[in-house]
Amino acid sequence: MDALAVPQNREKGWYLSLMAPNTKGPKFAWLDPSRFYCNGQALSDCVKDLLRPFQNESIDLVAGIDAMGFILGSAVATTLGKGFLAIRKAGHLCVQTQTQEYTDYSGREKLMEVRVDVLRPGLRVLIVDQWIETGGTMKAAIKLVEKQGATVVGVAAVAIENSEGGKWIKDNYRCSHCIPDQLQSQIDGQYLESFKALSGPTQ
Ligand SMILES: O=P(O)(O)OC[C@H]1O[C@H](OP(=O)(O)OP(=O)(O)O)[C@H](O)[C@@H]1O
Ligand SMILES: Nc1ncnc2[nH]cnc12
Repeated sequence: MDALAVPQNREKGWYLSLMAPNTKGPKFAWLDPSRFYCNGQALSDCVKDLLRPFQNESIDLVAGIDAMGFILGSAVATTLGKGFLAIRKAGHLCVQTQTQEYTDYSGREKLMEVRVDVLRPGLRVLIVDQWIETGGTMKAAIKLVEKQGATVVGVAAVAIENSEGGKWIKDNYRCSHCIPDQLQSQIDGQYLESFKALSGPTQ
């Protein structure tokens, strides 16, 4: 499907079929959700889907995880009329930070960090990322926010896989994602039927 096309009937999660499969091998994530961010209607519908479970929640600040979580996170923040806090991969911020080690889907040990001059007890934070696979990245971000005394109101991502870590996050935090029930098994199996319809420039 043309990345910029908008169907007449926009069914729940319609834009997920715009996501492109990994064609580069095991060093990379199994798909690239960010293709649908190129479609303005898709991005806008995704942000609405992510915010729906939080309609009655008070949110002071949106935090997004480096790097692709910055895109959805800032779109969510702008839609809410709230500010955006960057949770960064370590080594970039030139101000005092708190760090957290973690391991993600690649199996590699990593470090993330957040500035220490914004979060405080009582602040209600929604954490946004592109995807939750093992949950290692999101758990580290949750720890960083909570270590500074702020409250994690919830967690939002395009998808939350039913890995051990993904399930732990769903069991312990209010979560939003964009995956219709009937698609979750494909997400957990890390293969989407919609990949078959993609051809040409995306392959
Ligand atoms: O649940 P996990 O197994 O921890 O994996 C999820 C993380 O991995 C991906 O980002 P990645 O580190 O690939 O970086 P990117 O955002 O720069 O693409 C994804 O957007 C999450 O941040
Ligand atoms: N951005 C991403 N897309 C797909 N699978 C992932 N696993 C971890 N990050 C991912």
